[in-house]
Amino acid sequence: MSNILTIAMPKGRIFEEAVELLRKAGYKLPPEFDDSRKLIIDVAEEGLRFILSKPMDVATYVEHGVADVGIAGKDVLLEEERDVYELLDLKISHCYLAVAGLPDTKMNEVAPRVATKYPNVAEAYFREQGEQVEIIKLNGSIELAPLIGLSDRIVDIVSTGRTLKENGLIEYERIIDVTSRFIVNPVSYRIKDLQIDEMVERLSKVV
Ligand SMILES: Nc1ncnc2c1ncn2[C@@H]1O[C@H](COP(=O)(O)OP(=O)(O)OP(=O)(O)O)[C@@H](O)[C@H]1O
Ligand SMILES: O=P(O)(O)OC[C@H]1O[C@H](OP(=O)(O)OP(=O)(O)O)[C@H](O)[C@@H]1O
Repeated sequence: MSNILTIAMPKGRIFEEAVELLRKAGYKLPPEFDDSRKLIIDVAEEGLRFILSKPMDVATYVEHGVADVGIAGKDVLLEEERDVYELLDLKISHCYLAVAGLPDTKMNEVAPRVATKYPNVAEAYFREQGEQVEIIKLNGSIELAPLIGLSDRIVDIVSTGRTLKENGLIEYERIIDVTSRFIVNPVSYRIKDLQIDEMVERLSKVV
């Protein structure tokens, strides 16, 4: 194993905030981080290699050890249950998971349907509530499902609440708060403990 530390970063909305945080922690990241389509960015001076993945895939790269560490939303970690350690709450990309639906509607008593991008989280939540539901997995635009009769409820991310509001939906229950976390591969943590601890320490000073 080389002493370069490989970091899996989520593309999309977390990326910008994560880059800002790393810069605040003193890492010198080149302008490529602000405007590039590259999926691997080496920052030799810092001893770092960044790989840019879909947010849902970050923990997969870290679990398989092709990335030593990564930044992932708590929503993804709850959904995927990967074999990684969560070392730090970075307190970026705040949002929460909630149950939502059309106002003044009850769940269908016979076969209630719940649309979501988070089937495991939704399944576990409704099981805990003692309700048996049919989960319908979608990949985005979850709010569409109750509007066109695909489901009675949705389980999705809420941040400002704007998407629910503009689509005439209301929140029924808040499930759990979500922020992005710093995660690490257990084997990498044994071998590169000094490098990883240093990064955690630098980040923890600026979160
Ligand atoms: N509206 C939001 N506000 C703040 N954070 C959010 C919001 N939606 C999602 N997140 C957080 O950001 C992470 C990535 O969300 P993003 O929407 O960029 O990914 P994605 O929808 O999976 O990607 P893509 O749109 O490329 O499929 C989520 O896992 C969650 O932790
Ligand atoms: O409460 P708000 O601030 O409106 O944010 C919540 C929305 O943001 C996310 O969607 P995203 O923009 O990732 O689009 P998606 O439908 O492709 O998941 C999430 O799935 C909600 O739809």
